Amino acid sequence: MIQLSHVYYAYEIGTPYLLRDLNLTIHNGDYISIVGENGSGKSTFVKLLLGLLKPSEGSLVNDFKRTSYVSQRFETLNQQFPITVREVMNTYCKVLHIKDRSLVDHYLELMKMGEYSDSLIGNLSGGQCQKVFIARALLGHPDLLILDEPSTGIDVKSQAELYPFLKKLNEEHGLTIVTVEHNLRAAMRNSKFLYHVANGSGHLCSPEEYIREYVKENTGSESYV
Ligand SMILES: Nc1ncnc2c1ncn2[C@@H]1O[C@H](COP(=O)(O)OP(=O)(O)OP(=O)(O)O)[C@@H](O)[C@H]1O
Repeated sequence: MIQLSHVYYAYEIGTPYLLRDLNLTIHNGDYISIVGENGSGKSTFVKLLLGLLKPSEGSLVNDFKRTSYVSQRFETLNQQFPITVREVMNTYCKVLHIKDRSLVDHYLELMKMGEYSDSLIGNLSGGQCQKVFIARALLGHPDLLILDEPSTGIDVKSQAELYPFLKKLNEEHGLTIVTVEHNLRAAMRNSKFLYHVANGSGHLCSPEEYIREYVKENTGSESYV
């Protein structure tokens, strides 16, 4: 569980708070999509969850034992670097001191990427690549998986492959998932709750509430595609 109580955050002391009075409980088994406009503070919020930033005020208690983070695909991928999927996974095993290399195959199979283990990562499609990065994140046996815009730069077909896997990890494997989402359709389908960051505040709502209170109010329509 993560419990935020009256969390405020400013990057610099003396400047206005970017995030104000955030109160949220992330329970084990939740799947929460963080939504909001560009620059609203979603990534900053994630950095708070990851413990990379400390609240300027308030408290954030994180009871999860192991958190894995999957950043945006283009932040981590050098298409030119000649490294295979297995090598990417093995490198992470080394970093995490994981001796049991059978886990590499286990998680690649789980993400239906076993047959690509000897492929160069730069030759994979966007969705395949994200699945490898998720498999890599799973190597650390996380109980919380945080993703930053997993569908960035990924075509619709690849997205259609990726999101059911995330849902499966959440529903069948009990993994708690928090994801920054610009893909509202995916957020609506996968998560029970959205955390809407706007004007410095955060608001937990159901997808239905979000459409009623935000999408319709701002666009005049209930369509979010
Ligand atoms: N390290 C930093 N130092 C100072 N200001 C920062 C820093 N990182 C982000 N900001 C500012 O904080 C605000 C929120 O940024 P943040 O990246 O959290 O928003 P976001 O909702 O994730 O945006 P996007 O959807 O575009 O990724 C922006 O005005 C940004 O310029």
